[in-house]
Amino acid sequence: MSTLVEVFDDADALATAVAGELLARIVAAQRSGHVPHIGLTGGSVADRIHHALGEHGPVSDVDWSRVDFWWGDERFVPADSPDRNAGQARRAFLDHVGVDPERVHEVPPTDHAATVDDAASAYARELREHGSGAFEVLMLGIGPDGHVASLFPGHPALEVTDAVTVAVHDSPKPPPARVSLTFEALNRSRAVWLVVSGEEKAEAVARALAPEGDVRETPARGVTGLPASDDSPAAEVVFFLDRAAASHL
Ligand SMILES: O=C(O)[C@H](O)[C@@H](O)[C@H](O)[C@H](O)COP(=O)(O)O
Repeated sequence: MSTLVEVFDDADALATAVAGELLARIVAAQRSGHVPHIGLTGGSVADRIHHALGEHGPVSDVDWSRVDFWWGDERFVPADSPDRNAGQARRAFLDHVGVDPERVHEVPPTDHAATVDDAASAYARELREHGSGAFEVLMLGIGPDGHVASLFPGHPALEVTDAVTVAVHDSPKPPPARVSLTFEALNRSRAVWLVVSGEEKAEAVARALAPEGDVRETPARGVTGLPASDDSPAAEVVFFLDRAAASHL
């Protein structure tokens, strides 16, 4: 795993840079004959990135019909809830750039799953049946407590190794019911991008980047991407930070 830290003046500059880099990665993957699978996330930084994708995506060289989108986590709420990570991304760019609807893989909302456990099982099945084996790029926000996706400090979901999804019933970040990819699934990534803004994250970022630390206390330490193999290098892990989030480094 190679870890890079890129610092930007503010959240808007960070979002514009991440969106530009993501578009370039998608184009590069498509030009090499792949259909890239991208992992999206929720939160305020992600929303800025999605809006930047909505602005620059239509004039990019991306063939939007040949890219798959997934979510690292999702809230178990109705499909039209403003709390849905997928709804946030759809409003900001996905519904405006011409994606193939079959290639947008949402976690089932409460309209389509009886329980959050059913939604987690259904998403695991979707990943098994339509996943590509690895995310080209996985984006993740980091919470003030060091959580990523819906993997929170000290939570049993951190210990799940025999499944790619987990139902979270008691998220300390509302809403309480969520489906998250596990580290098992999150680490099937060629590139992991942590996108973080704000002073309130600075301590968690410093813990995530410290030479030593406990994943159970700082789940952001647990997403390292794919290890090196005979035919591919170890995943890159890039922290895209604004100055405030980088202020404790
Ligand atoms: O569903 C969620 O809430 C997110 O996936 C969560 O992991 C988020 O990315 C972080 O909490 C950072 O959120 P902010 O960028 O809003 O601080």
